[in-house]
Amino acid sequence: MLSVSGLSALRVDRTLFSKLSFTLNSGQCLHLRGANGAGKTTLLKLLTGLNRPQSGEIYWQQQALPSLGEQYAAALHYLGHKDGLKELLSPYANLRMAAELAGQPLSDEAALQALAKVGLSHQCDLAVRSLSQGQKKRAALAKLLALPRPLWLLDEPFVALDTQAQDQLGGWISQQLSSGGLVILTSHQTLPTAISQVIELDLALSQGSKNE
Ligand SMILES: Nc1ncnc2c1ncn2[C@@H]1O[C@H](COP(=O)(O)OP(=O)(O)OP(=O)(O)O)[C@@H](O)[C@H]1O
Repeated sequence: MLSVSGLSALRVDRTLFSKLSFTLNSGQCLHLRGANGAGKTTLLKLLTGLNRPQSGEIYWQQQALPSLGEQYAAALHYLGHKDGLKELLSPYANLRMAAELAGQPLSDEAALQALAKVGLSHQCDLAVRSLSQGQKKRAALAKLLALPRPLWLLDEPFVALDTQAQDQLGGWISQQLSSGGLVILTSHQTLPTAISQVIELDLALSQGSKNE
């Protein structure tokens, strides 16, 4: 369970959101919505625990984030606008490196299976820099499939994916939820129908007040 209590984020000229509170239980997906600049990425980054909010608290399994440290980092995948891939390494090498850095065991077979699922069997040994945008996104998504973690934080995960891959991602998100995981994502588009248990949070409704 992830819960947020009284969370506020300020920028130089305005309050992005203030006193935001919500709880997300196992098997639920939170869809963050709002216009460009509303604060969706800002909120996702706060939820990674790497940035601190102006005020408010974030709890994972009822413990406040700062006290959890690495334990929380090991429980989540964050997929940002930048895919977090090493451009000179192959999708396969990126996956192995992610597993090693996390200290999470990953067999050759499991790595190749994940790359096959995302449709990169033929590109698994090419340098990421030579892949298309959609293929890079697929390479980043392979990490979610290869290294199971309860919490997925996904910033515009459908961008650059073709319609078939968008549907596949919908299926993987659905599986993550069915297995008791949680997903928080931003998207300007309607989510694939495979994803159920969706709660929508529109940041536009709580943003925009000028700092006096
Ligand atoms: N590091 C930063 N320093 C100053 N302002 C920032 C910083 N990061 C983001 N902002 C500002 O905060 C606001 C919210 O940005 P954010 O990226 O969270 O929006 P978003 O809702 O994800 O937008 P989009 O739909 O365009 O991706 C924007 O006005 C942006 O310029």
